[in-house]
Amino acid sequence: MAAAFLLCPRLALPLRRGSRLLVSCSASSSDAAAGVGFQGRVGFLGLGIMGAPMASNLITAGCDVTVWNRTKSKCDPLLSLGAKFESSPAGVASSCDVTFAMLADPESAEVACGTNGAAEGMAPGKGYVDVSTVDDVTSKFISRHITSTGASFLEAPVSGSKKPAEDGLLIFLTAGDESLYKRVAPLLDVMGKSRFYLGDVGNGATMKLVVNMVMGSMMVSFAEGLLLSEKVGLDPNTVIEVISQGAISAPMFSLKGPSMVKAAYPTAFPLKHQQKDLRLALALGEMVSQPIPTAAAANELYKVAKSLGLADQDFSAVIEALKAKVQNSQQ
Ligand SMILES: NC(=O)C1=CN([C@@H]2O[C@H](COP(=O)(O)OP(=O)(O)OC[C@H]3O[C@@H](n4cnc5c(N)ncnc54)[C@H](OP(=O)(O)O)[C@@H]3O)[C@@H](O)[C@H]2O)C=CC1
Ligand SMILES: O=CC(=O)O
Repeated sequence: MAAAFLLCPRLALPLRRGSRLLVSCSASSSDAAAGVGFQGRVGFLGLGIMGAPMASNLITAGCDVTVWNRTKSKCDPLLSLGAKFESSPAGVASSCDVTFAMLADPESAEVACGTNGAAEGMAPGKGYVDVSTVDDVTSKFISRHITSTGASFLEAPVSGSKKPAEDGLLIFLTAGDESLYKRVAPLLDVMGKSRFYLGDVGNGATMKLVVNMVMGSMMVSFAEGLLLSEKVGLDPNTVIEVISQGAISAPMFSLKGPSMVKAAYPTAFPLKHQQKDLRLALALGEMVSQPIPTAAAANELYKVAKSLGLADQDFSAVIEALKAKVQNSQQ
């Protein structure tokens, strides 16, 4: 079994005010990046809910960042902060020493492996760090493409949502090339609060899926509790308060509960991505013949939520699928 160890970068970092890393930027941007502990140009592919704040934190820390996104307009706020632009993933990879990718799903592997993909710009001495949530099969596929060029590959999916991404408080679940892991550690520490190195490619992806499988089921269970409490005449806000003081307290419940009661689902973690993670976790269970009935049931509810047009809402909108089920059963 792969060895896992946790490093607490908070203890090793130089200048922090609150939760943000501050780097003296008196000289050139690459000097400032050297202050972070990384020398070289950093590429960033994928500027969605997570990628944009992660890239932004690297720029704020003084790194020399080049960005690309399929929908080009999403690059604009980063360019205003000082990022450079390349018109293809291959262009980013060839002009940078290390390239990060924060993309939606296994289908997005084309960004690394397709025409004009990052692999085309890779070469010995360069590194590719995939921070997207995908399954181990996809991650190994991307790894093979990248390493066939002589470059190094690290998978590093993150735990933590939009706010932790903005605050530089993500948890990195890394696996793959250990020397690349050590090389990019200062960059991970700008974007995150902790990092695990889990050994061979696939272990980071798998860890992320296990964690998100638990999270997806927890959210469904919470939604059931909120709806049931209303049905039996309890105040769901009091239920949230009671939960927050007991053994099953979780930041997720306190954070999402109050807006769920108001039927508001401002997107931090898109529901379509939670359903993707459950789908991939179920495939993982299938691969090792492990029944995961609770996650399977939760997955069905997220699928219903998607069919109700809630794919781009926050995953807490899964409660609307339950409400629809209740309505149907009463007709
Ligand atoms: N949001 C969250 O709380 C968290 C998300 N994650 C994971 O991180 C990843 C990104 O999530 P998030 O930022 O929320 O997602 P978004 O949907 O906001 O962003 C997805 C990104 O992937 C790009 N993309 C999607 N498909 C393709 C494709 N076929 N080719 C090229 N680019 C593509 C999008 O480009 P375009 O702008 O053109 O659509 C966009 O840049 C996902 O794997 C998610 O599961 C992990 C932890 C937390
Ligand atoms: O993947 C989602 C998260 O919150 O972590």
